[in-house]
Amino acid sequence: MLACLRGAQKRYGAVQALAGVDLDVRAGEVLAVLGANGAGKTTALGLLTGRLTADGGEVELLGGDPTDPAIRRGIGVMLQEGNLPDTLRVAEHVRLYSSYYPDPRPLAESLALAGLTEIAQRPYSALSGGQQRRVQFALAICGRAPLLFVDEPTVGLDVESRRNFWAVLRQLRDEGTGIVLTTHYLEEADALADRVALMAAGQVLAEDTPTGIKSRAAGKRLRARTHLASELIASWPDVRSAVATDSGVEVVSNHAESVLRRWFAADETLADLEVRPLSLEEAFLSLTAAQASSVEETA
Ligand SMILES: Nc1ncnc2c1ncn2[C@@H]1O[C@H](COP(=O)(O)OP(=O)(O)OP(=O)(O)O)[C@@H](O)[C@H]1O
Repeated sequence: MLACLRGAQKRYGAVQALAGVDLDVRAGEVLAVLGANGAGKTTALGLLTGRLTADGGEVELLGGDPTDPAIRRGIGVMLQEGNLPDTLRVAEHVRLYSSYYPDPRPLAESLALAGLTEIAQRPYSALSGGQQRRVQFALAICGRAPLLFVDEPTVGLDVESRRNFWAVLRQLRDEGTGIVLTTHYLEEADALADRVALMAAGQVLAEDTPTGIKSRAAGKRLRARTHLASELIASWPDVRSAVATDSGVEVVSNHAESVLRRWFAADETLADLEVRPLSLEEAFLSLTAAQASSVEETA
């Protein structure tokens, strides 16, 4: 194991950002930490990378303490915002960062992996937002660290850059690098991750393969015109949510057949029925909502 959190807690004033989080990071594996804004992803990464200290629980990085600078030399980090001097050129930034590491990649290789070869001589200030993200990625990988942390790496990248970025992460993973990735994008977690940790409200709600996460959230969306109130339908067994819309009541359920039988029996005027599978995104949202409310109930 390359790094772990055990029962990690972190509070900012009144906000419990992490309420007892367990995470394992392994070599040759991409762990995607997935969750909505404020779920605690960046805070979890902050503890693992030694930028923040835990209020409780344990944090281990490469067999040691993540606040130890010698230990931190073994990791590469791409944060959401990199504050880099504007005046240095791309290649100068990468060369400078490489010099902090004992066994860095050749400069040309780091630039190529990040897609920066063509713009290596440009000053950082003259780059687009997406190009600046790529420089930050180059800085994270230039040290050939066995463990890489990337925080929402593809926000602001166009489709092609995003695909290239995924390909490079897969290559690094296949070379044995452990990678921790935070993302809002289920598609990204699906494309890259060996394991997904689904976070909400400072807790890990589920940890599984992407396929496992999707099958836990399996469900259908039903929509029909009905004279029944959405609140009534929401109270039925097997109904995850029921919402009134312009085109009828929309119901999410993982036992669509039993809900339909009850709905037909309760409302003989039921019309314009539509049944379709949840999209990945809907499945994710539905799983997060269902588990968050059960966490609240037991809290
Ligand atoms: N420096 C801080 N001071 C006060 N509250 C903070 C601070 N940093 C984070 N928080 C709060 O802690 C909680 C978790 O934040 P965190 O940034 O870890 O979430 P996240 O999952 O990374 O969100 P996002 O997807 O928006 O980046 C949030 O409620 C946030 O408002």
